[in-house]
Amino acid sequence: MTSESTSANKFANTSALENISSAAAKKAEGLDENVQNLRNRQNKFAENLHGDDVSKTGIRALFSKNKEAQKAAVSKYLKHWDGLTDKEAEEKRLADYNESTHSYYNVVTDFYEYGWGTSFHFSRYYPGENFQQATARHEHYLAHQAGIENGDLVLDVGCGVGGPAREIARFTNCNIIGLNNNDYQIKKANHYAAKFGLDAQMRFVKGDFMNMDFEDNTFDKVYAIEATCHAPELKGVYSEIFRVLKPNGVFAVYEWVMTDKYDENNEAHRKIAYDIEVGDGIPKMFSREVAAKALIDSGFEILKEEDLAKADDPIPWYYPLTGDWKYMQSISDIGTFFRTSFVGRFITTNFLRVLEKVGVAPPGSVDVANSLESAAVGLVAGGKEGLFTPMMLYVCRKPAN
Ligand SMILES: CC(C)=CCC[C@@H](C)[C@H]1CC[C@H]2C3=C(CC[C@]12C)[C@@]1(C)CC[C@H](O)C[C@@H]1CC3
Ligand SMILES: C[S@@+](CC[C@H](N)C(=O)[O-])C[C@H]1O[C@@H](n2cnc3c(N)ncnc32)[C@H](O)[C@@H]1O
Repeated sequence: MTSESTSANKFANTSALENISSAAAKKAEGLDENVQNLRNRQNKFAENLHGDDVSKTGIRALFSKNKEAQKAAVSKYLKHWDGLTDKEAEEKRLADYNESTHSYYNVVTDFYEYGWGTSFHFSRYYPGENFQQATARHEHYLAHQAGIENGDLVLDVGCGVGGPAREIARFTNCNIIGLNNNDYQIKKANHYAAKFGLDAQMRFVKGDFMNMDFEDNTFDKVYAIEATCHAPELKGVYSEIFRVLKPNGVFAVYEWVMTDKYDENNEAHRKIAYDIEVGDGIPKMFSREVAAKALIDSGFEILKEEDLAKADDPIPWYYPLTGDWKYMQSISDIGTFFRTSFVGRFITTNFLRVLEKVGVAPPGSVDVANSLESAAVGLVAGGKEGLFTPMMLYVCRKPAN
């Protein structure tokens, strides 16, 4: 492709992206008053908590939070997590999914960037490949499975701070709308897109994936990476994806599910699922069977269903959280591996404990670090025992009629 055709293409893309995001904003204006109030409140809260400057990342960003707002965000998130797994406790968490997830990402985003980077997902790891290469390859693989091509209009459901969107846009030259419920992450994603010169190819917008603001039949392809597990009900989010996808369009997802080995009535199994829920901001972990049924009930034809964690890879997907140095593939991964390992996490938590005491780190930082510790413990246990996978790949088509 010539540079002229690239820039002409980019011009056309920008206007398509502009049209869709402004149509979505218009639709949002007509939303139920309660939903509008919730959105305004969340936006104001995020601005107050994080301030205007989203260029700082990681621990440095953590130190510039509004302390009162941070305290409120942590308690908003933790209020439903009391160790209970009975029906009533679960119902409360499911009903509050929107606020609860918003609060979760308000308090963990800086930790994620500090420990993991800007792509918030696990990957398969191959011998000789470093962490960033593995992350990018895992994203390319999904784009390939979805059949994303040059010029396609693509929706990224639950886009985080846009790490995968930037990689997939570079890889395929497609145009992406990233949908996200968290205002801080949306600002960051738009900031990074501009910083890396990709803003003509992508827009990140506010919305709830259970009730999207896009018109029917808008997107050529849709993908979701480790995001739809935050839904209170999978059929709700899949049906919305089905609605906004063009007929014959493809949806590809890396879903978080409990595997067929998981027994909800086994206390040890339920403890692992609970650790994953509390530490990862998930109201309820669903099983593989529930996910597949929800896709079919939403109208999709499943083209491919594969648990990539079952591929018998020599390096397990959860290795960065284990502290098992033998799996590290490159010297360039030392920093990341140390921060994600048990020892690195222990040091981070205790460093924050001191800084929180002397008023440098915002209140609640240690509670957040402890929650993330539960996540790490639950994820590794779930992975080792084969009870959980973060990479259940589904490739689905919306039938032509
Ligand atoms: C929540 C969902 C659906 C997906 C996120 C997957 C992963 C990117 C995160 C799951 C647990 C997270 C932890 C960290 C980074 C991001 C995760 C791996 C830390 C390593 C960040 C730095 C902290 O000090 C420790 C965290 C442990 C858990
Ligand atoms: C683990 S992160 C994954 C982000 C991104 N896919 C990536 O791989 O970097 C999950 C994302 O889903 C978003 N999310 C959770 N619930 C949502 C909802 N109801 N509507 C829209 N986005 C949501 C979160 O804000 C977060 O950005």
